[in-house]
Amino acid sequence: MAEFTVSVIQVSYGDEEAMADRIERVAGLVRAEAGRDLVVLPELWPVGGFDVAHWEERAQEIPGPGPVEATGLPERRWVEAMSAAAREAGVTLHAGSTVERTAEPGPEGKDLWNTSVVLAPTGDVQAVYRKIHRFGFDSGEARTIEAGSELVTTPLGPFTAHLTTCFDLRFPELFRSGLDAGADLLVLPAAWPLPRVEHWRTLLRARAIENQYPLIGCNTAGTHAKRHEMGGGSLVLDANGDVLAEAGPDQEVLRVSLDPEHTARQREKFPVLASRRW
Ligand SMILES: NC(=O)CCC(=O)C(=O)O
Repeated sequence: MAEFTVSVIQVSYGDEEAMADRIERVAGLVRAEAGRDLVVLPELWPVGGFDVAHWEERAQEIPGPGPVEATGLPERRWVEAMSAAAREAGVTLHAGSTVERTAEPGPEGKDLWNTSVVLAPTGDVQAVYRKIHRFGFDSGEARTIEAGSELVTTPLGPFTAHLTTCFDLRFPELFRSGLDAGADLLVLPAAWPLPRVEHWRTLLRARAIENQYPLIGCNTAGTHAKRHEMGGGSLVLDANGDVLAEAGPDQEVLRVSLDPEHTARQREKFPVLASRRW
């Protein structure tokens, strides 16, 4: 079976770059990966990452699965720009996440969500995932946005990918549920800060080792809201938790090939999952 080629774009940005400019810049980075099977972007990059004070004004509506309509406005919406970039590059694009505004509020009465989107090479929305575990305890996301409640898997080439986001990484039961739903690949965009970057690396490796699947973790670089320094260190692991590619602290593109047959070989050689009791 052919290898599955992946580009992980660790986007760096600060507060000085306008949202519309960043969207067009990142669309160009995606187009430069033409010919790859999958391109992955980080969490919350369109809205300025941890710049929570601006989320409300930067939130946008996101369509469900299907074609993306153009508004014709001079500033393209995030989802339109990403849809066009996926189509022009001929890639499947995990566009990372942004702050979504919905017409109807969620159970806590808020109309904002941390939502990621996978776009097919046609530019159609293929899958949408709303982050389940909100970061910030009694501030940030936990205060501002609603929590998603649906586990989402989607086909990515020969794999079935479980879509998760950043702080989700600390809740291993979510990943077991993804495995039980048939996932054999994990994709996790993030805005993970520098002070806890060792947690990032350790937990990513734990998730790959315990679930015996390859994993793509795409983090952010740069400093948000003048004080939140992001950790970089995007990581692609195989089903043994071995590092296939790892980024440094700055903007960088990782290019790797995943072997779709490695997982079965690893699980046969070391059949941990066959010893599960529940
Ligand atoms: N964006 C996030 O979810 C940050 C998570 C984080 O900083 C942590 O878990 O630590």
